[in-house]
Amino acid sequence: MEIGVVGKPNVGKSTFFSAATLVDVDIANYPFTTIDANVGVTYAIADHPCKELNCTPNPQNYEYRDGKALIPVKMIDVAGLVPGAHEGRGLGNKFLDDLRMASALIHVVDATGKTDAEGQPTDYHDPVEDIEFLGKEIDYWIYGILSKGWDKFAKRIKLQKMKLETAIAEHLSGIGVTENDVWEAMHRLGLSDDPTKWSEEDLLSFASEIRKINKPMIIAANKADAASDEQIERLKKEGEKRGYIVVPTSAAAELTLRKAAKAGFIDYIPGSSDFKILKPMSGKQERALKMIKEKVLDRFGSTGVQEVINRAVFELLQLIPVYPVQDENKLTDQFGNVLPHVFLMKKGSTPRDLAFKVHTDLGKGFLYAINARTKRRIGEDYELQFNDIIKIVAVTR
Ligand SMILES: Nc1nc2c(ncn2[C@@H]2O[C@H](COP(=O)(O)OP(=O)(O)OP(=O)(O)O)[C@@H](O)[C@H]2O)c(=O)[nH]1
Repeated sequence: MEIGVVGKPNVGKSTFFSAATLVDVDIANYPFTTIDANVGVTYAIADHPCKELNCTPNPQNYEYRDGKALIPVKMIDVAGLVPGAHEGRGLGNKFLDDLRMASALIHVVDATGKTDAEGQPTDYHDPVEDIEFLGKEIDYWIYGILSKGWDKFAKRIKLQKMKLETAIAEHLSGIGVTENDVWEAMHRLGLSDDPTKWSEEDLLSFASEIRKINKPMIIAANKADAASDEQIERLKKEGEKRGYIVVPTSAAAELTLRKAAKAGFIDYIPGSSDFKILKPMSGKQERALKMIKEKVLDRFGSTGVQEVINRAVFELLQLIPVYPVQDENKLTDQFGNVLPHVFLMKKGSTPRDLAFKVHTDLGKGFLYAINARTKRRIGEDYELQFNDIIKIVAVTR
């Protein structure tokens, strides 16, 4: 599961990515394989169960700070987006590969309107156009994959009586589309079960619906520090009208704060409305931080960067943190570590899904589970909840 950061040049995409992935811990500890230059680790931040249970955790695959769990998530900097991208203009396969990998997208736009469609400085460009353009680019890209040889494909499905959802999902498996996604999109649009009856228009609407399901997108209204309240309000309204969450961000402010925190000048938890000065700094640095406090934190409540990441993970991707334990009374693993691991599970997952996520053997030998909060045994069809603590009982071989 990876989050892609997209946007045309000059909107602050690199600044957003740098800020989000500037984490002051040793990422070598995390079980992520090869990290490309444009792939980094960021955190989704949630309240930790110890906040309410009054415990002290020994985290192994996440970080703990001030009652919060900082849960690592991979982020990709998807570079190279310009209008006409789906026609192969100004982008390589790298762009599409990155896009394929991303489960959700953060679209960074310049809320001040001072960057034109190509990323050049201008007096005014409507950022709402950027929002529309990116959605359409991706729609046409998916449509391009689908429409190639569609007539033949549709006839074959009909002739061989193949299941339509399966056939299309296979066709789109390269971008991670599932049978469920296909079913959902067809259902929403009321499309016929007979693919030979689909018109060009149907195909394009279907591509668009698949995009909304498979590549959900949140808008970072960036450079909010330099945008007017009217500009932000309008962007929010227009974005929401089109089905997007819009969060004002100042990537530049977040980068400055994280750098200052990393260098030990301040204590700052991403997403907060304030920071604490820890040691003296130069007058220039101090003025810069004071300005961030006044112009960004006090105005918006935070820089918005962490809010975008959290909402991408918890709202768009519908993931919930769940903590497996071996001892439901002490909330520990076999070594006595308190709440050592957290897993991000899809909403609607069951304890058996969690068992498989922890280890294939645990999944295969799954017998039942216990909710550590209630100490009660929970059924097979129990839906895991945000911050659940679960003991899995399995047969061991
Ligand atoms: N005022 C303000 N300026 C910002 C913010 N974020 C980025 N910038 C500035 O916007 C300019 C472009 O930022 P980049 O991060 O290089 O933009 P990009 O979208 O990655 O551009 P490319 O690297 O060309 O693709 C730089 O001068 C940044 O300092 C912000 O939150 N507020």
